[in-house]
Amino acid sequence: MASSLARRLGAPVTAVGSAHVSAAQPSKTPLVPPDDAVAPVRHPEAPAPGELLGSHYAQCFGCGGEQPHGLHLEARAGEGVNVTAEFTVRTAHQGAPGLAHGGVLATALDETLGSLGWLMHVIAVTGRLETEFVAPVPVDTVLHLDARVTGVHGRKIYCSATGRIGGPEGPVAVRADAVFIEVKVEHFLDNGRNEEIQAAMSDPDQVRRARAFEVNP
Ligand SMILES: CCCCCCCC(=O)SCCNC(=O)CCNC(=O)[C@H](O)C(C)(C)COP(=O)(O)OP(=O)(O)OC[C@H]1O[C@@H](n2cnc3c(N)ncnc32)[C@H](O)[C@@H]1OP(=O)(O)O
Repeated sequence: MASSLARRLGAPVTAVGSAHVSAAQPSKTPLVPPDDAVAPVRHPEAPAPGELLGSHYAQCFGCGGEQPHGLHLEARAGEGVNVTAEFTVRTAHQGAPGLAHGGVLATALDETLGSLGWLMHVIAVTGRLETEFVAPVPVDTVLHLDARVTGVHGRKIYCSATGRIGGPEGPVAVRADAVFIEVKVEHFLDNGRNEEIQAAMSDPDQVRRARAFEVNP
């Protein structure tokens, strides 16, 4: 890690030309699993159904307990490769007066989908996330989210989520389909800012959480 960080920190700043969007751009990965995708497998040591998953990083805007304006989203393991989660919309999350910001709602969906990795013991990051905003979500609403993996194809994890107002059977407010891409822990070590990486690495709880994801049978 140190060498890759040093390389990154020592790298000259190179100008990045503005991307020329043309027909040569690769087409986007579809959001539905291809025909040869396989069903997701629940890891034998996945948290028991109903168990709180906890935060993967205390500073995470989605689930971290140390972010005063974060979502403090709490996710629980489902019986399959699925999770449920709750997020209370606070005043800090407004877009329009008294209503949740769409980007914040997308974050809640993203975070819930991201927590599916706990059930497969896989580290994955969002590659594509498509959200549908079905109804406005007022401040103080408890948004009930559920997310599930719909298929796995190589490193690609296809998943979908729904957010409902007021309860698990409440009216649908938001939906998302996403493709997450499996990565190694080096993804974070190589790309994260040195300061936060060093702080995380010196926190035994953080290292334990990262390792829990790394072990695959
Ligand atoms: C620990 C859990 C944290 C959870 C927090 C909540 C979730 C988040 O918000 S994560 C943060 C947001 N996401 C990111 O920052 C990711 C930024 N992107 C990247 O780092 C890279 O583009 C990354 C890692 C996704 C893919 O790069 P790389 O490993 O080089 O992929 P690559 O080898 O080119 O492609 C692998 C496969 O994935 C597909 N793929 C790659 N990128 C994407 C993408 N953006 N969308 C869809 N599919 C993609 C490729 O088509 C390829 O598919 P196939 O095997 O069929 O050919």
